[in-house]
Amino acid sequence: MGRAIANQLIVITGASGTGKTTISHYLRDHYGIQRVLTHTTRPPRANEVDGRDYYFETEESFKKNHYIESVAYSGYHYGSSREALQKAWQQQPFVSLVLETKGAEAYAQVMPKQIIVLYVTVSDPQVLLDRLKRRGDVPQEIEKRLASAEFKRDLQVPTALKSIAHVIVNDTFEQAQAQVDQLLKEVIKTNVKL
Ligand SMILES: Nc1ncnc2c1ncn2[C@@H]1O[C@H](COP(=O)(O)OP(=O)(O)OP(=O)(O)O)[C@@H](O)[C@H]1O
Ligand SMILES: Nc1nc2c(ncn2[C@@H]2O[C@H](COP(=O)(O)O)[C@@H](O)[C@H]2O)c(=O)[nH]1
Repeated sequence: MGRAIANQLIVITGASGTGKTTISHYLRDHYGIQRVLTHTTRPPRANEVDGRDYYFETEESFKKNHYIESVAYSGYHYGSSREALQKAWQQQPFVSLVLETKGAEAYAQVMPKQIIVLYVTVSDPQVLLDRLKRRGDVPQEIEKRLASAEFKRDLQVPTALKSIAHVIVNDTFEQAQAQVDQLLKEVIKTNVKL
């Protein structure tokens, strides 16, 4: 007989360009774990779609949601809403959420027993410039982002997350995938007892 699985959230955090969203796509494609969409006032990138990549908001509409946490990042607002999390949990008990590190710290405070934290990093932060360029980010936005205090801060695991974060080194995707698979094996073993 199966036991009901408590709602869980895989929080994927780390610096910009390290591959958080890429890992969330891997969780979706290989484990059926959907990502909770967050809200932002940042304009969409060329290939981004409202309601698929983000809920793209105006300054006015951003204020109307109910946030578990929200931050300013490189000149724009970002927030994860109660509405989006509840909607995702209604579909399945395991979901993922991609956040900068302040947001991840907030979840560690608000729902410590329900989160599994992945901190994504690379051995050489110099590669991140090239990754953001290849992603098609606007050059001025890349410059602003790499110079921001938030970007520099997120290159280190925050002290508050050190004891709980699973560090995923994404120098090559194969390497990252192997670490995620190993972690998921343990998570599934712990949570699904037949
Ligand atoms: N191991 C890898 N090797 C090379 N490129 C990668 C690797 N992993 C991800 N990428 C690419 O790097 C770019 C940034 O990845 P992604 O968007 O997943 O990062 P992110 O951490 O979610 O960034 P942000 O915080 O800025 O949203 C993407 O174009 C992605 O395809
Ligand atoms: N704390 C939060 N961080 C968020 C949220 N949604 C996205 N993010 C993070 O912001 C930066 C910039 O994102 P980008 O899409 O402009 O590259 C990145 O680290 C995201 O993970 C959120 O709701 N809360």
